[in-house]
Parts: sequence; C-alpha cells; structure tokens
Amino acid sequence: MTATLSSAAPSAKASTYSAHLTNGDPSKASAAYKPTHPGRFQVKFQPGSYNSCLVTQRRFAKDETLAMMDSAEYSNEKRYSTVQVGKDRHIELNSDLLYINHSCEPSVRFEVDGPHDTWKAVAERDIEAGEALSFFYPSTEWSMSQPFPCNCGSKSCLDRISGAKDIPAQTLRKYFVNKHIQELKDEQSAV
Ligand SMILES: C[S@@+](CC[C@H](N)C(=O)[O-])C[C@H]1O[C@@H](n2cnc3c(N)ncnc32)[C@H](O)[C@@H]1O
Repeated sequence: MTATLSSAAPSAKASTYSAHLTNGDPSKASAAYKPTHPGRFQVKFQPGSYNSCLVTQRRFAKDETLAMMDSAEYSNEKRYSTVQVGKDRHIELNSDLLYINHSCEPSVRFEVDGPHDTWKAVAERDIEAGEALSFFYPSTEWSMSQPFPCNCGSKSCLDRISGAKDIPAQTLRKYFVNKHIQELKDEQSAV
C-alpha cells in the first residue's frame, strides 16, 4: 500500500515517521506502531538498542520491488536513520524501511541513483515470508554517522561497518553500490 509519489522534490524537514522517534526504545515504539506497508513487511521490535528488524509478511521474487521510497524527505543532517542518495544528499525514509538492518550478504538493495520518484528497495534474491530483511549499508553510505561492529553472521562479514570510504575498492566491487558511492570510491582511488 504505497502512496503515489508527488512529482515535487522531497523537502528537507523534520521526520514525520513516528516509530523511530524513540531511537532505540522498542517498548515505546511498538506501543504506537502502525505498519507502513501492511501485507509486505512489518517491524519486529526487540529489546535493547537498535536490535529491532524488518520481517517480510510474504514472498518476494528476485528483482521484485519491495517498496518505493515515496515517503522520503531530504534531511539537513546525516544520522543513523538517514540514507545517502547523492554525494551530499541524505534522506529520512519515513517508513518501516528504516528498520532494514545491514548485512554483508544482503537480501535487498536500495536503488537511489535516479530521480526521487524512482528510489526503491528491490529484492537481491528470492526472499521467503518471515525473513528479516537486510541491505548493504555501504551501497548508499560513504561515511556513516554511527559505525558499528557488524553482527550479520555471514561468511564474508566485513566486521566493522563505517561506510564505503573504509572498504577497499577490490572488496566493494563484489557488491551492488549506487552511482554516488562508485564515483566517490573512484575519486578516492585516484588520489
Ligand atoms: C537504521 S537502523 C536499523 C534498525 C535498527 N536495528 C533499530 O532497531 O532501530 C541502523 C542501526 O541498526 C544497527 N544495525 C543494523 N545492522 C546491523 C548489523 N548488521 N550489526 C550490528 N548492528 C546493526 C546499528 O546500530 C545501526 O546504527
């Protein structure tokens, strides 16, 4: 149940999405929770800070769009909750997509290369109902405001996730990354 996108560019204003305003207090967040994409995915609130995740409610086929980022608004600041959509542009998703965790073997990719009304979350592979979703944060983020030790548990885990800036070009080449990240890596490699 995604709303039609406005053709106007998203403005930079305070987030209108309430579930994450508690920033890591899942008991408060879950009490007021209304799924933004019912029938597709929902937040699984878990105790502790930043332990919650987004779980599918149905199957998605490889390359299927899980959701358009049609509630996104530009953010004046880079935060743990923002997604980078250009070299100097960050957005708040204002939807349950916020709860997609990072994985070094992700099930989802965030495509944010084109105009704002094409930004979307797409299945990297077939995804079953009940799976926790993940995307590769450095595919959008160059230098993250809140780096963390990764607990994705994948064989190819990169351990500390701080943004594409800190990942060798050779490693980054194995992943889908957005155009602004590839350009920033090329500029960094050229120095
Ligand atoms: C946009 S939030 C994702 C939702 C978050 N799990 C929550 O409960 O609010 C990003 C934060 O989640 C945590 N996170 C996401 N993926 C992680 C991972 N693979 N390992 C450890 N922490 C992770 C980090 O604290 C990160 O700053």
